[in-house]
Amino acid sequence: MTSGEERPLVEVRDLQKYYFEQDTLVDRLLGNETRSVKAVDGVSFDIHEGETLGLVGESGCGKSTTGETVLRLREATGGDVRFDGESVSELSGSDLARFRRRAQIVFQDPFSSLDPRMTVGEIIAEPLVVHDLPDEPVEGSAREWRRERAADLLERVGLSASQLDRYPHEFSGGQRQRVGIARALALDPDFIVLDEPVSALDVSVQAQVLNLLSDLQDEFGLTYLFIAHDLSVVRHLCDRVAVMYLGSVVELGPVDAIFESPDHPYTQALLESVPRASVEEQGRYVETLTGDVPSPRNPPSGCRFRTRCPVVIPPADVDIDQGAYRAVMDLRDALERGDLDAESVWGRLDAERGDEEAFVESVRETYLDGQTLSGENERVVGEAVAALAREEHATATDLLAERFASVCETDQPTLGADEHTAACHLVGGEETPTSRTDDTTRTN
Ligand SMILES: Nc1ncnc2c1ncn2[C@@H]1O[C@H](COP(=O)(O)OP(=O)(O)OP(=O)(O)O)[C@@H](O)[C@H]1O
Repeated sequence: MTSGEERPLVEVRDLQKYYFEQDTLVDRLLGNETRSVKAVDGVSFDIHEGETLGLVGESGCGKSTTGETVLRLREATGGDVRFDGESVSELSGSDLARFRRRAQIVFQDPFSSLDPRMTVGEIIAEPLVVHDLPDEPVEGSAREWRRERAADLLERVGLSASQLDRYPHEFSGGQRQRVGIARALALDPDFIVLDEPVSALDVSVQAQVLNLLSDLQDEFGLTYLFIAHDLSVVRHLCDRVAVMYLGSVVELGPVDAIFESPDHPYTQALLESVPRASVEEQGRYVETLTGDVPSPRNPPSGCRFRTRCPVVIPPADVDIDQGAYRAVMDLRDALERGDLDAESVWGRLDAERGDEEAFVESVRETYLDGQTLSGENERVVGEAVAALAREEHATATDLLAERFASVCETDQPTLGADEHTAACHLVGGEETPTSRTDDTTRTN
């Protein structure tokens, strides 16, 4: 299905889509600073003709924005999308109309995406009306032609032409999604963005709709960008998978490689989060991927996954157990983001203000509970927290950064050119998990 040599049908390069908040005239008058939400921040991938590329990641990581920006339903902030060799952002007039015919979308929610006041026949025929089709003389009226086309499409998606005059509320969720798919097919497209097409459906219906999408792909030679947060639905339909985290693609590769030998710690965690069939394994769902995705308003420096990563790389000369390092990094993060400050700790302490020991103990309990630090690591953390107790916030932050700063926060890892590639300092580079505890390790 995949052709490595031909030019890809879709080429996405360094795509950016920022939303701007507090950007109204009133905000300007009030002096509110405009904030950017970096929903998509430097995404690149290709999709070859006839191929399905899966785009996966947790809610809010920018999947829908990517899909909609690729289709130019949203204007890109930066980067480039080429469709069949042409830059989509530069299209206008009849070229843009042609692109809009060739590239379609199926939305997640079959309940809100279909107009309840229109019959399914009208819904499916609507794109034909918008694009003024038929564009050649036909037998009978244009309206009849469109109605026949809608009837034919209904049959192709497994419904009956006799249902043409029914309204969306008369259909089940799965049937409505079939109507949404028929509408997307109306203009005979080459490329469809499937934005979580089965997420809102009962599990029993999901497989049927996925099978339909697969059959239609073969029948019409379609190319898909398949967006999903659930990896288990991706495996059967996709040829390759791009894993997205907080606006960036962190791993890209053939579907089997992604599932069988995921390289990025985020992909590994996502796969671990796929609910397990066996009862003994179900507990793993809870252990992986703790914490929320950070806000794209203020993404972490370096590797964006570092604030949740279970294998952050300590400086080569610092010997520290990963659990303890994770805890220290969380402490630093809380300090740097202002979630941890002297005032609030003193406020909730029973001890007298000025009792530095009690302060340090309280912060330790909150952030380092159960973790063992020793030697220099212990000393630096103690000194930094004591500085915080004296309201020397900057000193505390600097002390910790000086000892514990990770390459994961200073350098943003990038994807390589290989077929299977991950944007992680632990992959393919000079850094390996073992390089952290070599002979040059600073003793603690
Ligand atoms: N119009 C908007 N204005 C400001 N921020 C937005 C807007 N639309 C989306 N965002 C933000 O952009 C980020 C990416 O959203 P997006 O919907 O693309 O993610 P997603 O991965 O598709 O998530 P979901 O699966 O929940 O749809 C989120 O943080 C979201 O809150």
